[in-house]
Amino acid sequence: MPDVTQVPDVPEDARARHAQLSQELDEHAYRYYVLDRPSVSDAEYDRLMRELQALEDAHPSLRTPDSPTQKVAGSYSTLFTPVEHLERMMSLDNVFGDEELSAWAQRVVREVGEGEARWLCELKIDGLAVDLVYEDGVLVRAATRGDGRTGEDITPNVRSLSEVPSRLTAPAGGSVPRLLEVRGEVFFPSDEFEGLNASLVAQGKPPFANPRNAAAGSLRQKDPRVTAQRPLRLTLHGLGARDGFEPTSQSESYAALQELGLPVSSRYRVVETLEEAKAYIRHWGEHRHDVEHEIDGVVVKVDQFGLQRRLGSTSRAPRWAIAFKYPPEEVTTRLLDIAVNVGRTGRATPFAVLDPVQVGGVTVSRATLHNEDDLERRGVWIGDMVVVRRAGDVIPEIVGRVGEEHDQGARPFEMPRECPSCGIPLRRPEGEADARCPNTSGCPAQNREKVFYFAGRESLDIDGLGYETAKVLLDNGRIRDIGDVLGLTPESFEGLRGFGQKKIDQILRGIEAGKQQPLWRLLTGLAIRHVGPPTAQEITRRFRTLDALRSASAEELGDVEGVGPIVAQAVADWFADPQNAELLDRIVASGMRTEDEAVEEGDRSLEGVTVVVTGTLEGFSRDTAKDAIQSRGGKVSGSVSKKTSFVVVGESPGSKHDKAVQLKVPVLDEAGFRVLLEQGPEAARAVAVGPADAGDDAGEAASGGAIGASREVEG
Ligand SMILES: NC(=O)c1ccc[n+]([C@@H]2O[C@H](COP(=O)([O-])OP(=O)(O)OC[C@H]3O[C@@H](n4cnc5c(N)ncnc54)[C@H](O)[C@@H]3O)[C@@H](O)[C@H]2O)c1
Ligand SMILES: [Zn+2]
Repeated sequence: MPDVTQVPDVPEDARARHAQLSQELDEHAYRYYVLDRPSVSDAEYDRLMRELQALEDAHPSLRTPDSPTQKVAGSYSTLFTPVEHLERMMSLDNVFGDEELSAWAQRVVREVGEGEARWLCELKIDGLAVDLVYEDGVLVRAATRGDGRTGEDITPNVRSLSEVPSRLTAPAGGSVPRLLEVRGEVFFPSDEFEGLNASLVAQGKPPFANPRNAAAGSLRQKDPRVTAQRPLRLTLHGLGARDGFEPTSQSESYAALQELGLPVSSRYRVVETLEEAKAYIRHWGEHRHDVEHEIDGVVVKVDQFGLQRRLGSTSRAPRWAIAFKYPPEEVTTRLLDIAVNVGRTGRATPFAVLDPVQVGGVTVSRATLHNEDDLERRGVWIGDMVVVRRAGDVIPEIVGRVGEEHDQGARPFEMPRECPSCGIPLRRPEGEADARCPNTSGCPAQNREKVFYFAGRESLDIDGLGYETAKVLLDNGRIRDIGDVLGLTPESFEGLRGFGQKKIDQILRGIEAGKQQPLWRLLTGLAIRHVGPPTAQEITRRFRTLDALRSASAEELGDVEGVGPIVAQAVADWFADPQNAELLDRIVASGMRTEDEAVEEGDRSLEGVTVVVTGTLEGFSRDTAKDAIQSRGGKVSGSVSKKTSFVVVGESPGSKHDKAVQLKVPVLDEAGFRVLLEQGPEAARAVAVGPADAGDDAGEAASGGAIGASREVEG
């Protein structure tokens, strides 16, 4: 232990760094809270804050009361009238892993005694904190958090939220409190976010970077009528001053608030052990995208108010609560270059080449950029530092540029005039956002993408024939286009490097299986614009043979449910093109099956079997999956119970999948589902992923492992 009298002065460089970090953090907070226009990702902000904390841990004399580590970040704008909160609004301290969480819990237990605290776990909503004051049951004021003491008066704006009652409902046999100050989070529903941005862009306004900014920007409007048009929601998670409102715990208070007609979440849990809290955190970490709002973590609180009082607060945050932060879904990195990719229908899309960075649990080095206009709107140049976002399984995208200015040496991107693959001038039809390579049969890039797609999971699902194989076969002239794929023979691979006998056998077996695929898979594989698996299924349900399909008019195609005139025309045009006809003839000559068997009359293989389908399947729409089950005598149900025979899970399965694991109902991925349809329940049970061993690992293995990660296309 150093002698206090001998504490050395803080070295100059530490002092300077401290000053710089403090200033940067204050600036970021201003842009974030007051302007609703942050210029760095939250993860970057958190990183700077941690660095500041570490500096202060090493040199405690730097920890002054006005340090960003010691105060509630935020401020208030002159656009609104400042108002004092009746009781201070706090921030939350953060932990970033189980160990840090345990350390926090140990400090709590040391203070309140072993086994005393119950833990209330709830989602940490990524929105905007607000404070509402009700006097005698009437909403008299609503404000932002501001700096925790003083916020901005946004009463008319908050009033316009449909979930905010202007009067409280008296509980059964009681009356409303004389005074009630409540705190909560205003959020922008995730599934409305894209729509808002699209309409902003259509009006020539800049889009919001993420739903949190959309919430803040929509609520903090000078004109409350603008706020009223936005689908903002509110969930309460705390109390301030009160008189005549006496619950004894956080969870009791939520029940009481609900009785008064106020919006609270039903997702919170009160648990006895920290292990249970960790399970809650794990669960929502895997399901963060199943929630109607963004969450950036879980908040764990000591439930009992008596204990909360005993634990008290620091100048910044309560000691009785902690935010467990999930890995960030937005990070900052450098945009090294922008290249152009030509897709199977000729669409030319720019994509970002990034300095590799960890986000959402994976390393990302590429991101989509949609199209030229979008890039311009986001104000991103090659060489800029950018914010990259990857939420769930969504393809990573660039949200915007970091900072006000372009970085030195940065230069704007220009869409090439010619196709980067074949050199033919790109075309961008009037009114369309995308440029296209018109060279549909001769463009190497289009051909490669087409072959890859033809053999891919959505189409003929040819095992072993992936992107690299497609490229090698095309580059070496072993195939010209998709018309030659099914005609591959052992000789086709002669002299090619990297093709051992095993690999060749695998591909040829894959091709034989591919020839037996149903018609909709062939139709999908032709890569006709606008025709994905669901549309292909609808069409082939009507036209059950390739011949019928080839001679269908646009009008007849347009009669199919879910097929509009544009799609119908695209299909008819494709089949009318003589080049395509020749290509299709080659496919047929190679032995492709061209008729769908009607499900055999009297197939009752799923008699007595109840199936729940959840998540998105690639090869089935909801209706076709249902049809397939019912036509075999099976039952389709909407919820999982002990009586469920199988749960079929696609992408983003949600809570039904958890329930299946819990009840030990066999879980099938899409391939397993096909086994069920084609070979019956016995065979399906053999390939089911669940029921695995009970416990958390089962859920994890199921959602991250075998399921979803369907068969590898490239061997
Ligand atoms: N990108 C930027 O420039 C920038 C700048 C400043 C702040 N930020 C972000 O804001 C964070 C700091 O902001 P902060 O001080 O508000 O801390 P915080 O967001 O980490 O946590 C405190 C807030 O969480 C909210 N919250 C959500 N759900 C809650 C629940 N169930 N119970 C209790 N509270 C809940 C409350 O409104 C509370 O004020 C940073 O970690 C960063 O993510 C970013
Ligand atoms: Zn081209």
